[in-house]
Amino acid sequence: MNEIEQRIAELNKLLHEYGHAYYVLDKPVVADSVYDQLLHELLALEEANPSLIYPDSPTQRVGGAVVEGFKKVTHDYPMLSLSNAFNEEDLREFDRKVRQAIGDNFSYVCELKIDGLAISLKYENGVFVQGATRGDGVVGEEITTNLKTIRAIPLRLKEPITIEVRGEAYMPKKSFEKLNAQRTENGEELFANPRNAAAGSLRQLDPKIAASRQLSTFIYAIGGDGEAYGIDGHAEMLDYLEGLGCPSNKERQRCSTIEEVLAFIEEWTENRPNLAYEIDGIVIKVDRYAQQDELGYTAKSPRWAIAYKFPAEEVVT
Ligand SMILES: NC(=O)c1cc2c(N)ncc(C(N)=O)c2s1
Repeated sequence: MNEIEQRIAELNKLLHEYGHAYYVLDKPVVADSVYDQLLHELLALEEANPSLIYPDSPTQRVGGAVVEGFKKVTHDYPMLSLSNAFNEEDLREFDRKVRQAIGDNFSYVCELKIDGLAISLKYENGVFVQGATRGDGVVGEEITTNLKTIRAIPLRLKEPITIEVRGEAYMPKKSFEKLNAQRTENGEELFANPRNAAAGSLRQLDPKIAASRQLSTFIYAIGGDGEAYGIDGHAEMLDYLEGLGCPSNKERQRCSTIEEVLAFIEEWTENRPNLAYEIDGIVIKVDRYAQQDELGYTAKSPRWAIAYKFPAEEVVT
């Protein structure tokens, strides 16, 4: 490698590390000014040496021309919706059915239900190659260019594996407030909530607009069979995805009984306003894959999971 190739390789490595620390771990290791300076140095070197641009270079995040529309893509595995629970009775009924089917020797994993837009991200040999919306669960829209602008989404995983991961793209509350303040100033129509703002941002035909909306993402599942990666349960899968460099939500808890699930729901009903992002409920999943397989699916949802939905907030008019 000559001097320029070496410097480009070094800048890609540094910016990748710094970007991961800042956008995924939320623990910046350098000042923004240092990051920006290195990014400009890389941009200049790439402009002078286009053949040395890496596919996952951080400069490739805000790229791409304005598109006419989005291609349709069929998901390799359907992105199923979860059945809902609205109160304690629904939750106890769910728990009773689980125990009826698999006995008492199991645990749940409880997670925050992020109020955003479900997405699917495909990686080939570790490189992000395609991103799509959930759509109707079978066919979604291909929005790879827009998803590349989300800094929390790794352009390359820490392992060169081929995998499809799934999660929720969302707009943090602060970004939402800033966006609507800007739109008020410009006399534009406001977004009703962060979920609509995130969906509207990812459906922008111009990736530069998507990039300006400061979205983020939590990854919480894979498409397909976790056992293919030697993983036996959901909690282990979340740790595995985190190890690959995916942003995962740390507010998750293993629960052995429905009482513990109810306590987790109570805790986050109270703590919800302090989160930096909107949640609309709590997702409860039986942890071990073998037990999920025993429980199976109804026509449209897994029997091994349920989404507790918070009561709709009274809109103060
Ligand atoms: N529809 C679905 O399957 C899910 C939707 C969501 C959501 N909006 N947020 C978090 C999770 C999770 N942690 O599993 C899930 S799962």
